[in-house]
Amino acid sequence: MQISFHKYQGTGNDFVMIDDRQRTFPEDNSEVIGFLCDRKMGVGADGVILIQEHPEHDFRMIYYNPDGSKSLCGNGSRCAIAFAKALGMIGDKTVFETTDGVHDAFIQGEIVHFHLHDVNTVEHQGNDFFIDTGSPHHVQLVEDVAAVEIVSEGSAIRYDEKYSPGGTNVNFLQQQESQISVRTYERGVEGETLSCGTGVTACALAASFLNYESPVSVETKGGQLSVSFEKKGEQHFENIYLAGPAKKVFEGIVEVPVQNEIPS
Ligand SMILES: N[C@@H](CCC[C@H](N)C(=O)O)C(=O)O
Repeated sequence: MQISFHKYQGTGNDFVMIDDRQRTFPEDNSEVIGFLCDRKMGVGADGVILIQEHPEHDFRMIYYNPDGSKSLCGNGSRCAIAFAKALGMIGDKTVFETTDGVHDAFIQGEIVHFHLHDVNTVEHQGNDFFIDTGSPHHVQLVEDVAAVEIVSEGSAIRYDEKYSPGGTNVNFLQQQESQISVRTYERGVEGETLSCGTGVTACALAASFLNYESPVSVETKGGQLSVSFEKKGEQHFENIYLAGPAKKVFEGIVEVPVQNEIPS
């Protein structure tokens, strides 16, 4: 089977994007998704995104982690918006549906602004927070984010009984003079990604408890993001926007081995 794809990245969080308006992609096939994400055998990416027609909105976006699971993806949404614009499906404003419902967004030059749903609950204990920004995120404050052993420390929290059975993404946040620095262990990838949009958003909301004001600038290994929000009361956030670049890298056609020949 041959699959045409476009490769996009948003601050280094990279995705295989599929124009699936003809509905030919083998949806929910975790072996094909895993193959496309494989950096040695396939194209290589942190996730796969399908763009489909939607009866009421501009488009539907389906995001898959490399293990085939689904969740909201902030950077993936920003890339999907840029891709939908390149396909001529939208202009500079859009309303589309993804894993957690309907979102709006707009594009200003190279920057895609993605509107996340309101957040009503923040769990906060000492240096640790838990915030669901459409995907679940544990946030831990650290002195030196560069020194964190992301895979061992992140997976210990990701698989903690507290978050069973679904698990959580895990973000490490270092406070700096005028911004925060974040590194993320992503569930479904089971490793560090260069940036995680919903994670960065959770960290910016957590930073509001440390006296950072909106918009919060966030440094990730893959580049700079900005998160704006209105804090209404102790735990309630509205008008949450994640903003940053989303870029096409290349496009191509990949030969996907037949089902029982996909390397595991
Ligand atoms: N990279 C994403 C988050 C993708 C989903 C996550 N791995 C999960 O399973 O919750 C982002 O930019 O938000």
